[in-house]
Amino acid sequence: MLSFPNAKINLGLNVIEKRTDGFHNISSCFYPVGWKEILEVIESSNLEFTSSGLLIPGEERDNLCLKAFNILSKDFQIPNVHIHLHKILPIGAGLGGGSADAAFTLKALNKMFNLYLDDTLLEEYAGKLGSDCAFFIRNKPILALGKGDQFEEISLDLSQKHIVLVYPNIHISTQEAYAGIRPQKPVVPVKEIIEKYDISEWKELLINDFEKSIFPKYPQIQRIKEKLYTEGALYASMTGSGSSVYGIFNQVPDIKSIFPEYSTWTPEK
Ligand SMILES: C[C@](O)(CO)[C@H](O)COP(=O)(O)OP(=O)(O)OC[C@H]1O[C@@H](n2ccc(N)nc2=O)[C@H](O)[C@@H]1O
Ligand SMILES: Nc1ncnc2c1ncn2[C@@H]1O[C@H](COP(=O)(O)OP(=O)(O)OP(=O)(O)O)[C@@H](O)[C@H]1O
Repeated sequence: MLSFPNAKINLGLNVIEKRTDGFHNISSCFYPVGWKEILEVIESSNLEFTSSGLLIPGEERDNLCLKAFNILSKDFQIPNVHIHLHKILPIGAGLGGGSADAAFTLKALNKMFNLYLDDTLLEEYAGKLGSDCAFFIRNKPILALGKGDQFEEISLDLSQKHIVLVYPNIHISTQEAYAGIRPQKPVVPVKEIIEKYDISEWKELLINDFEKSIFPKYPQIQRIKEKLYTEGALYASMTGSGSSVYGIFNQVPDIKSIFPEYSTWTPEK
């Protein structure tokens, strides 16, 4: 079965408090974007994972796709599979690529082997694989709370806007990024900003708490955000714990010529 795990961006990201399990409670609007990888899962005599495209650090046996298989095969009798991932989404980029791969593997196995797991159960399995992972089960704009795995509906329509992405060739470890944060309650909650304010007002209100510690370390990331505003972005921000930056535009800018030195992504017209 072929599927196409996509990236996400965070519209606002408040790191509110440290939890007793070492994780942090956050509040963020997760939004799917169309930059995608290619994932194939086929039945096979042996359990196997292979990949092409971007190099994935670490051992193949530690890949989140295999972890997704293993977590389901503990509870269900499923045949072995060969999973092939063509890796396109940059790693350590705040785009949630690895989490998307894991969630899409769960969804593929559920379909292929008629497990009939509903989205709520799939989200439970996904939540065990990574905090961002559960979002990719339903894969629709949502307010994420708790570790990022508890969801509330949010009213938001960006269908007439264009979202572009810039990856500055910097790998940021999520764990280290969280370690650099001083958690605090936001002045205005993400949900209120998104639902009550026009996008042209988000610049002053909608904050990604990671920018405060990441920008001084990597000034080029801040420069990308500023450049996106100069080019006419209605709103621009770093996504997740970095390093990618997105801009939301009325018209698609010629992002490749603005940032020739970086990997960029623009939606197809
Ligand atoms: C920054 C975000 O991308 C925002 O969407 C996510 O919160 C990160 O989610 P993720 O990459 O799936 O993270 P995980 O693989 O679950 O955790 C990696 C590390 O990040 C830290 N972590 C992650 C999520 C969270 N809510 N609190 C944390 O403190 C923990 O130190 C954890 O060991
Ligand atoms: N399918 C996968 N894709 C990417 N990384 C994976 C995958 N499976 C396991 N990993 C491991 O996860 C680590 C990357 O996790 P990290 O959360 O930093 O990046 P990510 O999944 O691309 O998400 P983000 O871009 O949100 O940081 C890699 O160092 C790699 O060892």
